[in-house]
Amino acid sequence: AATHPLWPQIEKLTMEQLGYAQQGVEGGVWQLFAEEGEMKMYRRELEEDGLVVDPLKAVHQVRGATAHEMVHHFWSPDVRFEWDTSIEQMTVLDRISSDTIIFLQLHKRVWPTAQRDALFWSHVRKIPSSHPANGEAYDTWIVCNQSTDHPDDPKDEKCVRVDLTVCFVCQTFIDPPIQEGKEITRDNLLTKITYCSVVNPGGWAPASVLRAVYKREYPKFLKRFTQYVVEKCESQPIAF
Ligand SMILES: O=S(=O)(CCO)c1ccc(-c2ccc(C3CCCC3)c([C@H]3C[C@H]3c3ccccn3)c2)cc1
Repeated sequence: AATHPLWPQIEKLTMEQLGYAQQGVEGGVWQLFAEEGEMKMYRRELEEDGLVVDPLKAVHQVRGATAHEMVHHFWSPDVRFEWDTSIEQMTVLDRISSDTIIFLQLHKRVWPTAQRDALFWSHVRKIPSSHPANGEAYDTWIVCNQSTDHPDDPKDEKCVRVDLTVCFVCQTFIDPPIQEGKEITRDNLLTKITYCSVVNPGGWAPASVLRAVYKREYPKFLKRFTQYVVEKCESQPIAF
């Protein structure tokens, strides 16, 4: 895949998004708009050509699954319909490598706006932890989703194409720190999650409607996804 024409963009954007996700939410730039337990959702109010493109940043922490398990289920086309209730159809247009897929997704219509679809590459990667694994902090994993073009794009004019950049960054900590010779159980896995998204709706959608949908859909989306992975993995051997 390192020879694929998209590779330089995939490499650059993935590392940029990693940096962006790891920036804190201090400084008054981010507005907390939803909070449920450990999950905090922030947004910045931003409009482009009169369209709401509010960047979103969610931070969450979950016990019972690893960063690798979270990120794998977020990326995998095989399980997408099991957790993502926002999509009606999903096609894999291309598998440009074992860790990069090109998706075409038809999203459920959000009344009164026209139906949306999204065509994006999705890249999953492990970021080895800089300091040697001190038995507490494990590797960081990231999925980056970025809108792109593709020759097999059906260009269905009934649909409005959204432009999206999404990253899903996870890191697992063993809590409490492992004692020598003791086995790690799923209850010791504390995974910190940062989810960032910028979705340009691509065509007319009233700001009030979009902001209401974001406020309702994003917290539901992230909560449902993380619970799905914890339940799916609870009886499986731990995959670090
Ligand atoms: O994290 S992913 O990459 C997972 C792969 O599916 C992702 C998540 C969400 C979207 C998406 C696409 C369209 C819309 C809008 C824009 C105008 C009308 C539909 C929204 C807004 C409405 C928000 C929303 C957030 C979460 C779930 C559903 N709805 C979100 C795309 C990709």
